[in-house]
Amino acid sequence: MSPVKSVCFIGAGFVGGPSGAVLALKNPDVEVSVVDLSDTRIAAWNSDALPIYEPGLLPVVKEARDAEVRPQNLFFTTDVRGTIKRADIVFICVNTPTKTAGIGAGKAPNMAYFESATRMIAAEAEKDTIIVEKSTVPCRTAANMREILKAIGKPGVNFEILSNPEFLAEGTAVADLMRPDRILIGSMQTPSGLEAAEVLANLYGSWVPKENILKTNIWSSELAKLAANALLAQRISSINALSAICEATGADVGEIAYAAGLDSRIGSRMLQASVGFGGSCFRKDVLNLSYMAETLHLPEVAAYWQSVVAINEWQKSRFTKRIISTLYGTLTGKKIAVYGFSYKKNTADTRESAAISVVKDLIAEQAKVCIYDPQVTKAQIWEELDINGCHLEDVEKYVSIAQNPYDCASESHAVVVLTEWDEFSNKDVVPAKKTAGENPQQLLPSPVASEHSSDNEMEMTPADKSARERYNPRIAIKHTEAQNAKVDWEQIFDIMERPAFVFDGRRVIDAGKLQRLGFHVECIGRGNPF
Ligand SMILES: NC(=O)c1ccc[n+]([C@@H]2O[C@H](COP(=O)([O-])OP(=O)(O)OC[C@H]3O[C@@H](n4cnc5c(N)ncnc54)[C@H](O)[C@@H]3O)[C@@H](O)[C@H]2O)c1
Ligand SMILES: O=c1ccn([C@@H]2O[C@H](COP(=O)(O)OP(=O)(O)O[C@H]3O[C@H](CO)[C@@H](O)[C@H](O)[C@H]3O)[C@@H](O)[C@H]2O)c(=O)[nH]1
Repeated sequence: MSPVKSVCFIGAGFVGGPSGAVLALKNPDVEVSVVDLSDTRIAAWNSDALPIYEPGLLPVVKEARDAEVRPQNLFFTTDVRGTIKRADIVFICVNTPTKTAGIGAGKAPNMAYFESATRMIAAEAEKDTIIVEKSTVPCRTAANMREILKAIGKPGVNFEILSNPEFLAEGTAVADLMRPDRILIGSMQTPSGLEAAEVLANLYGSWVPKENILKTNIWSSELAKLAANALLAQRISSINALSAICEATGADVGEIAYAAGLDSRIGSRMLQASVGFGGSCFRKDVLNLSYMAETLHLPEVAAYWQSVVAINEWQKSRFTKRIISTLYGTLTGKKIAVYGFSYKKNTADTRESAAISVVKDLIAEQAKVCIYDPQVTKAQIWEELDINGCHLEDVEKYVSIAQNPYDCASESHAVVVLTEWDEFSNKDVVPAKKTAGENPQQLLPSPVASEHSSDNEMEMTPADKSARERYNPRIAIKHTEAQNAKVDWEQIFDIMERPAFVFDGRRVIDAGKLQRLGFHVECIGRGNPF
């Protein structure tokens, strides 16, 4: 096979953007184009106000995109079709969200955007092309792609499909891409399939050690991504299930996780009890796996994985019930300060955030909810509550947004910590996570800016249009220039109603310290030790 000259990433989202940028940075001789149907998103990628908040990403993008220190080899464009024509390798990185209607609604992944991208490649490619599944897809997706490519592809054009799932986590995307635990490449075990896998491995080989690049058969690779997320989510649900036992017995789930995690067979990571996991992947992918088992007539397996999600839902509502019962059974008219709305720290992403469920339940109790998050904007919070079934009149009536933690907590009965942003923690040392080393704060003028029609409007299929219309850019990023200062809890105590409660859904609070200030503290996974 001739050397790779041009690579295309379809989907300039949380995966396509950072993955394309790092691949371009590490392969200066390869032209890397990241394409999307959303003009707004592409415009943001072409500016210094990137569309996603990801520590360390801007310098990587700028180096490959701006031709200041080296020739430009990273391009962001809406010219999906033209870019496909030039590409030797096309990575599909489009969204595969859970279906909201039809058969499998609420469980199966919606593969419309993925299929649409496959059809577009089939229709446009004019030379032999390697197509890489980077989106998370059900096992055997490559078989469906093969049929589409065979039916639509131009005569004489050969396609080779590879599975190369992405394992990055938001908030640490750059570090994860620079130093991945492993790169997984699945291919058909044919001479041409193995050759294609080798071509892709060589691209990664420019920065990933050979021993970290794992080649498997294509079905194993597709399934391994779902398996990895299911196993990670299962650990969180397991520790969260234990957190309920701890609260009822006086044990401390932090001590349980530490003691258990010292066993090298168990390990310590992903055992942080919380108000529940969020993010665009865990729930979706566990449900995807469970639905696959259902369709394979394996109901016991389906029920097993379903229970991981069920515990997560229960954990969220259990936490809110604890707030209500501790506050004497009524929240009516009480101001509740919510600290954090993103699904985890160091991201502005709110998809599936535990905060959505908790705030929704607080609204149902007629509490006056005031939310502060260092990165998530009001528009984003409003939209998230709206699409998750809150009536906007209720949101307007019961929810307000504060620009700082003090306005948020002023005259409140309780502070509820729902995201583990460092500024909320009063612990001496915040546990370190793998970070990209820098923390540039990106800004963007409007979170849900209008999507202008693009030149390729006429060429869009109905699925493409629906992808663009339904796609929520989740680009609500505030303009903050420095890491915010730690919350002064003494000051918070002074401005709150009495008794002053803190509910810690993230275990970032040293309860002893706050109790000495006079707070009543309730923490996930910790009951009365006496
Ligand atoms: N977010 C993560 O951290 C993460 C990590 C690993 C894997 N994944 C998986 O990667 C995939 C993408 O996730 P994401 O979070 O980047 O999604 P995203 O929603 O942030 O981005 C997807 C992008 O694809 C674009 N798109 C959709 N259809 C298109 C088409 N036909 N042509 C061009 N562009 C199109 C959308 O406009 C959007 O900008 C999903 O399958 C997800 O499960 C996500
Ligand atoms: O011990 C833990 C670890 C995480 N969480 C929560 O779990 C969710 C997911 O966290 P994390 O896994 O760090 O972030 P994601 O960005 O969702 O990344 C997951 O999902 C991605 C998309 O598939 C995968 O690529 C990653 O490998 C996988 O970690 C967040 O709400 C966290 O607060 C906990 O409650 N306890």
